[in-house]
Amino acid sequence: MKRDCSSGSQKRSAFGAGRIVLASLASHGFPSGYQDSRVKRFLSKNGLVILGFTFILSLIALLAVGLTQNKNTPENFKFGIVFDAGSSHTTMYIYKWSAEKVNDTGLVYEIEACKVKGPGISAFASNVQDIPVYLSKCMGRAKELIPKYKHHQTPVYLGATAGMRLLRMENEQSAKRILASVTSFLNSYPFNFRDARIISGSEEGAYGWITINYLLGKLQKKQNSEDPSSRKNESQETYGALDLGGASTQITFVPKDTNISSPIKFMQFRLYGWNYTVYTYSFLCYGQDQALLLKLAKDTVETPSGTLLDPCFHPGYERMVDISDLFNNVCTREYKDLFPFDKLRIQGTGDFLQCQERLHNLFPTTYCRYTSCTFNGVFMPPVHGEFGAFSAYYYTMKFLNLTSDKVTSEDMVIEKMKQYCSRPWKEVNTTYADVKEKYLSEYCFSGTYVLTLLQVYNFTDYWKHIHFMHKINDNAEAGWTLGYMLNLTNMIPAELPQPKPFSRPTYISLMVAFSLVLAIVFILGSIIFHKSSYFQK
Ligand SMILES: Nc1nc2c(ncn2[C@@H]2O[C@H](COP(=O)(O)OP(=O)(O)O)[C@@H](O)[C@H]2O)c(=O)[nH]1
Ligand SMILES: [Ca+2]
Repeated sequence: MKRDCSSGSQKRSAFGAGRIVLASLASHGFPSGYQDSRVKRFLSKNGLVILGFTFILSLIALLAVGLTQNKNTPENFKFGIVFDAGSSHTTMYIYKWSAEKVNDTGLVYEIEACKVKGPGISAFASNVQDIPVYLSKCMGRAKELIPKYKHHQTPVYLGATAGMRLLRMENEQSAKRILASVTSFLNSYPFNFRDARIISGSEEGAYGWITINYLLGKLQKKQNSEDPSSRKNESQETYGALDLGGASTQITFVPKDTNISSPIKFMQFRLYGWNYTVYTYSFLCYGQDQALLLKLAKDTVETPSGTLLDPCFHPGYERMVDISDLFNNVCTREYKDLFPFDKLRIQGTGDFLQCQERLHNLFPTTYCRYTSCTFNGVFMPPVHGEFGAFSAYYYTMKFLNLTSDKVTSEDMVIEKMKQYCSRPWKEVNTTYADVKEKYLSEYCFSGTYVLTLLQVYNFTDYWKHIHFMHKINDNAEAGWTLGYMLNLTNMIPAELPQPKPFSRPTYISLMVAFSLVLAIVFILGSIIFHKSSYFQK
């Protein structure tokens, strides 16, 4: 396209250049002379309108694209199923999360906790054929709650804890048969079955620690890189985890001094860009059910009579126990002896202090080869920070009305236990007629057990740092299952995900503002252009 360079200065403004284009369009595309001035007038008046019109149109198109592209598509959800196969029970948990947030700090929600009717899976050693019926009700529930088109991508895990650890020690083949039956049954569903296995005590402790800190928001904290010293303080913010089951109990926490020489390898985690050095220990046979058997076995050996006056049960309470059940157990086998009776009659006397004395015998603390120990000579650094206590810790202390943070000292717990244990069984049984007898008859024992266990962990002057918890933030239960799933589905990134430059609302308002600025600049430009060509004539 030839440029008209017969007149005018060398230096031209942008508008001047624009004018050149228009003029040359006139001089080439149209008849010269008379038409020349009319065409100019037509162009300068209508050309402007056409340009402005197309510009506004493209602006609307831009906004329309921006908005539709960012309009809220229905969130895409994902699901996960985890079975907690405990020594006394099995519970199926269903978790749900938004797929967009999978790697971010977005939360995973517990949408179902289906209690399987019956005992723990280790009780099916001689009737594995009954496992499908045992698990089918909760699996049916999962099929109902999870949309059909999501079934194939929903992972299913079963983790078995101390009950199956004890069975495996006793009869490995039985444990394998049970897991094989569970695997083939769960595999028959349209979900994405991943694994059914016995998790270790360390895993159980570590995943419980991850669960409560994830739900308490202690892991997804914002990185405060300006003040590296704050990193140290912040990382101490995590809660320790205290889990009391029926056959084992776990304690997990970040010690104050992680350089302490330790015979037990600390666990190292890198979560959301932070390093954690975590102590965890699982005491097999020190879950509350096994601890009761341990106590009864020791008592029977010490006073080999068919009747046991037991201060850990209410006055007037009676229970018959088969000697074979009492000693046919991995945890009590060491006390096995021959007795001139095959049944033990327990008669409650309801004396907390005597009960506490009996229970302290379960925790030898006389020898320790390390800088610091808990019982049985097990190394444990001094407890540090706040602690969440869940599962049987919670069930017991909740019933005894001792979970409030107003219960700030051990003495308050002792006073309550003295009074509660001394209540006659008849009165207790009538007052709490709706409570399962198995649980109700043992609250004096389990309350005293919780107190004694926390004493041997050296919580005596530290009671106010223990927080008994069940559901956290009204979302998910405290326990190992959520942490287990988060880990296996890689939902806790090692590094803190980079924050998006803009949130969606900021992004859209920036788009609109930018387009408006463009429009104003264009309109102003055209007015100036229009004025200058006007003055030219
Ligand atoms: N009081 C009470 N105890 C419960 C309840 N549910 C479970 N438990 C007890 O809590 C403990 C749970 O242990 P479990 O997880 O099965 O055993 P683990 O394999 O050693 O972790 C057992 O002693 C159960 O009897 C409840 O609703 N109330
Ligand atoms: Ca458990």
